[in-house]
Amino acid sequence: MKESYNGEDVLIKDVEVQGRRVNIKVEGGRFAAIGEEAGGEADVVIEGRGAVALPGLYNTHTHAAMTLLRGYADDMLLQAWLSEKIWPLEAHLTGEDVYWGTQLACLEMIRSGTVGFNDMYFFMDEAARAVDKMGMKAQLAYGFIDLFDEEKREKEIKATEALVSSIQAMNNPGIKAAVGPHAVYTVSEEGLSWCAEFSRQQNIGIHVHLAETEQEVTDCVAKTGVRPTQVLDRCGLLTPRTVAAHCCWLDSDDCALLGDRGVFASHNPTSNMKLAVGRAMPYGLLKERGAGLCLGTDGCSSNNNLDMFEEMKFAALLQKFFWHSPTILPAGEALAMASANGAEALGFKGGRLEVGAPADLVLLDRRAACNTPLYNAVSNAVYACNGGAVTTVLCDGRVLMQDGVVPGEAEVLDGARQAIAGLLERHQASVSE
Ligand SMILES: CSC[C@H]1O[C@@H](n2cnc3c(O)ncnc32)[C@H](O)[C@@H]1O
Ligand SMILES: [Zn+2]
Repeated sequence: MKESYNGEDVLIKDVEVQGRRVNIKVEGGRFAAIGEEAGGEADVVIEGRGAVALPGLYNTHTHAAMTLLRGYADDMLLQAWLSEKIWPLEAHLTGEDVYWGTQLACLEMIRSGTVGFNDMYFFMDEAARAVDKMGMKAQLAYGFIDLFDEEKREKEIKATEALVSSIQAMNNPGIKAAVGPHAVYTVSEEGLSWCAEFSRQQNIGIHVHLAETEQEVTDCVAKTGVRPTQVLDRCGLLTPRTVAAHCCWLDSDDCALLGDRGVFASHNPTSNMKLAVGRAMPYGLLKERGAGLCLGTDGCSSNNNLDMFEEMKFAALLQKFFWHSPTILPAGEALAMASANGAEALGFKGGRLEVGAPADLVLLDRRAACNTPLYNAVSNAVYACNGGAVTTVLCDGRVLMQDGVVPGEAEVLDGARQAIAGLLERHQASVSE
């Protein structure tokens, strides 16, 4: 399999698409034909042998390089988890760590059928270098945290401007810049407003944590007199370019406001359950009010993987359980959240198995137990299979994995392991000083 991509044409033979055994032809990175008649010359021919074809998935909320912190701190409440464990270790991260941690995240996402993701972290120029190498699509934001301090705010502004310039200079249409105001409890309203205005001037996305815990809401009301959603709105951060992660503790007025502003709410069920935030995102109300609905894993330290098949299942089950409704968030809607909706949330066109669309494609093993029987491929994808059933992945027509092989996998794993060792060593040295 080629490690670089020059727009090769691809023919995938004998795959199952919506109950039909067809061929899929990819030309110029887009689906040119899907059907029995699809064929002709191709640079790459993939024998599907009856594989199940699905659209490529989009993870709309993660902190990719937190792969390096997987399993470092579990079984804690959010604030203690962040302040006592996560932030002290993150203080020792280097750009090289984020380069390898993001590559590890890309490897894990490719292996489980994700072709694009929304990232908010540190050293994001290094994250961009990793995404470019791995061939995925991403919206990348520097995590803006000013802790209500004016001097730190100026540094955060410069870091955000520098990242946006460096990503725009890459000229890779698959890698977009965004602003990443962390949350209302870590960013001043001056900082939030600056992020909103800069994103408007640059016409780039906004990636923000919203209403993750009840404490976030009660503390915000006590401090400002209004709820987090209203703080974000009065700072100009609620727009159709905005992805708001979590959205658990929203009331009906909050949901109406998100719908009116065209915001995408990113549901992160596994992280929400693992951190025991105590309430499921009000999926039904947000859908009724017209908000965009997409799916994310959060970071590997509060999940602890990046498997969007697991995320679809947990989303469908958590919504049914919490809102006492066996019909809420059916399998088809969960798949849409994880594919086409996610692509739209990040300003990409893909995530659709349609002629003319960018060729974001996932093949699942037809012979896997989770696909036996195959009454309904979408039901199996959401309720039975996980990322382990994925065999082949195309992103904008580029083959990122074929028959379970990802080029350069061993190098990525070795680099990440070395980064982890160095990070722990630096943290340990600081603790024992
Ligand atoms: C400023 S970069 C992102 C920042 O967010 C931290 N983080 C990871 N998971 C969560 C979460 O669920 N809620 C809030 N913040 C989170 C991450 O560790 C980085 O410090
Ligand atoms: Zn997060």
